[in-house]
Amino acid sequence: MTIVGSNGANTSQSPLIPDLAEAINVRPDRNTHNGREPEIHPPSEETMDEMMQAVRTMLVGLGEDPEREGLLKTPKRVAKAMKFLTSGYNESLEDLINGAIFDEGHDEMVLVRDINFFSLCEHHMLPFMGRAHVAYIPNQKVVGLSKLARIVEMYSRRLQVQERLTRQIAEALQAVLEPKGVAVVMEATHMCMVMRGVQKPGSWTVTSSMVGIFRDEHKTREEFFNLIRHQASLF
Ligand SMILES: Nc1nc2c(ncn2[C@@H]2O[C@H](COP(=O)(O)OP(=O)(O)OP(=O)(O)O)[C@@H](O)[C@H]2O)c(=O)[nH]1
Ligand SMILES: [Zn+2]
Repeated sequence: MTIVGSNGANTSQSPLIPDLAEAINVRPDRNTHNGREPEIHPPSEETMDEMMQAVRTMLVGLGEDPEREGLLKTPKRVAKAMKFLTSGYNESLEDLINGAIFDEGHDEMVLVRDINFFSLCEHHMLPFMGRAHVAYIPNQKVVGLSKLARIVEMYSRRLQVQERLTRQIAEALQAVLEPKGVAVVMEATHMCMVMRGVQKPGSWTVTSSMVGIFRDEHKTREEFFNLIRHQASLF
């Protein structure tokens, strides 16, 4: 068994499966856009201008004066910040994995726990953030440990609901590695439930997605939950 905190660790490396591109052509988010591929719009001058204009309109709607000194650069800052916070739309699983799949003949659980993430809820475009725990049981092949955190990052940096985010991470790993199983648990606090609306600071939403052996075998699932239940104590 391998357990890693979110700072990651090294592993011996020898690039493997040439058919990775084919394997990950199964888009993990294929079901989230009415069966269509997600529409990805690379940033352009024109979109930036439109976004900045929209922010100005918001400022006016709030009763603010977009011409006052403190707000002059705000439309540009907000547009740039939103582009960054949704930069996961412009990434692909293939680029992210970058061939870092290794044939280690390993068949025990690999878990990277306490991966911090920040996302935006698609209902209010307000942040939700927390920790992800990602585990899999390899079928010979392992993936570079940092790639688990990168997968979390790519899907988090989009407009999301927590349940879909959790499932996309699990399905992506399943598609890339074809392991015996994948388990993902995400614990998050939603600003739309804290700062507004029902206003419940301290509430945590926990979602999970279990694939393969984690779904089928109670014992494997229990082992995973036991490993993430306790705080990591090394650092
Ligand atoms: N299932 C799920 N719901 C979410 C997530 N993020 C936000 N929501 C919820 O989306 C719902 C949207 O409800 P609406 O009634 O359409 O919007 P609203 O009037 O702003 O709702 P309130 O937040 O209750 O004030 C709310 O219940 C939010 O808590 C998420 O990741 N998963
Ligand atoms: Zn929300």
